[in-house]
Amino acid sequence: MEMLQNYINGELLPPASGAYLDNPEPATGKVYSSIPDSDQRDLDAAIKAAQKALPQWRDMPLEERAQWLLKLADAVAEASETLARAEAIDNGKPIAFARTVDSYRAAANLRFFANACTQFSSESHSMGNEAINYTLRDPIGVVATISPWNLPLYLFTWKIAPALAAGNTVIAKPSEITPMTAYLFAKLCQEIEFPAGVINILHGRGPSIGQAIVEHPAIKAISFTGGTATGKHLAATAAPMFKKLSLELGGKNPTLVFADCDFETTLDNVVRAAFANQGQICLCGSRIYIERPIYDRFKKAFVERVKAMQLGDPLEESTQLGALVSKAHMEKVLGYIDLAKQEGGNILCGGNRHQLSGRCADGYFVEPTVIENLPLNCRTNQEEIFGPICTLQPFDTDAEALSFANGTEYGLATSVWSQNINRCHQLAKQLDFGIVWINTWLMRDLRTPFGGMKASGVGREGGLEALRFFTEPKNVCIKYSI
Ligand SMILES: NC(=O)C1=CN([C@@H]2O[C@H](COP(=O)(O)OP(=O)(O)OC[C@H]3O[C@@H](n4cnc5c(N)ncnc54)[C@H](O)[C@@H]3O)[C@@H](O)[C@H]2O)C=CC1
Ligand SMILES: O=C(O)/C=C/C=C(\O)C(=O)O
Repeated sequence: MEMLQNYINGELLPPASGAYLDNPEPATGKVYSSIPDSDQRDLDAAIKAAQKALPQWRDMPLEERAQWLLKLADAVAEASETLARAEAIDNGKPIAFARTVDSYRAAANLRFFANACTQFSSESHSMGNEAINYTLRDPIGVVATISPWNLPLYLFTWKIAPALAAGNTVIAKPSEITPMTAYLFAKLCQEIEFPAGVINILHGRGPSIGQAIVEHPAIKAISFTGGTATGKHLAATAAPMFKKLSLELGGKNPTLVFADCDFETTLDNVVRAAFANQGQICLCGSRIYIERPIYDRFKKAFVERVKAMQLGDPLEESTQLGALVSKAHMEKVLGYIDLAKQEGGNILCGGNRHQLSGRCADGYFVEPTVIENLPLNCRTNQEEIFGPICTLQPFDTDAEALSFANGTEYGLATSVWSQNINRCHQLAKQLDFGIVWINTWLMRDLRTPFGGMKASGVGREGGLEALRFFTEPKNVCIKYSI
């Protein structure tokens, strides 16, 4: 059984405590590796390494820094198949998805920010003949990234790439539930002889090593993606220490289907939006509102498509839906199906744990589940479930669709399906979400601001927003002497 290691100062090291945590494979329920249960001693060593590496990395010519990140991107791209397989085993997601989404984006994130940092510039503000202001944007120093289990290497690199590109050194904590690809990434760093101490990876539990990272006085900024409750706790710890925080939290995203949509394209994408990655993407559209004239037709076609989805071993190429990430998460999701029934929901398909045979007999599989007849304000329609469950509901007017969509505490992402461009513009303006997709879903341009409103988070990632987050602005005002 493989024992993963931390990555500190360019070395793969066991935890100071010698203690390890079990890492099960979600598709089989069997422990297949173990990960360091890191503590303060590991953190202190990582901080020391990051502080030591900072001056050289920060002051390195920009082109050289960009070259290092491009080298990392190439290494990740070359290892793409190995990483995809590792992600499928560690997370339970279908290998085809891990290849085209997770592995692909991990390399793309590194490449994007390698290039972006060479294009990054700061502002100047003229005061006419009197003075000129210019803004310096220097790296913050040692920063932390804390990433979740749903898109493990994808989100790990989405955070470390801008942090490194902006000239910071990093302490990165991947989720203890899906540690494997971050470990393989550390090995790639070693292979290409990436400068020691610039990136340090600590494994372990959120409430122990994660909390210690957030509390450490040397960490000046934290970029976090995960659940809203954890984000709230993290903010309560870090805010009194005046740390810079980027919080990318949960969602309860609405999909608005209008009668004038392109029916087949909409159907394909609404299914994808609800069930991609087993519904475990913060952007998944789990509340589907359908204009009444097409409600019955859309519902019938939607349920047929969902029933036809291939649920199976993540390592099979034909699998479209894999296992949920953990036993605890599967139980949470199944608990929501019970709750939906108590709340009066009518299960149109799915609704149960799915039993496979052979290798995956004990895996954490849940049938894709479609529910209707639930009131808008019930818990099933208000709380983030983060699983293969969606609800259907008819609406009659644009105003009603808008109020249904805006009617939760979350504000991350929404998609609108209609061929009436005026309606789309009107809605886009009024929808309280950080991301509005029109006739598409999860179409990503890495230059755009990414993040949520309301309980979905604080701050934006992506493009220049991320580089701004990972730098400290300093205004210099020069008075003209004549
Ligand atoms: N991308 C998203 O929007 C995600 C949302 N979630 C939601 O959150 C729910 C709970 O899932 P969890 O695995 O518990 O997610 P979580 O939010 O607790 O985990 C995310 C990361 O935060 C770390 N963490 C946890 N407690 C921490 C602390 N006190 N200080 C610092 N770091 C800490 C974890 O180790 C992990 O690396 C899920 O059911 C889902 O609804 C979970 C993961 C991703
Ligand atoms: O950056 C993206 O394209 C997607 C990000 C997804 C998440 O942040 C998430 O699921 O947590």
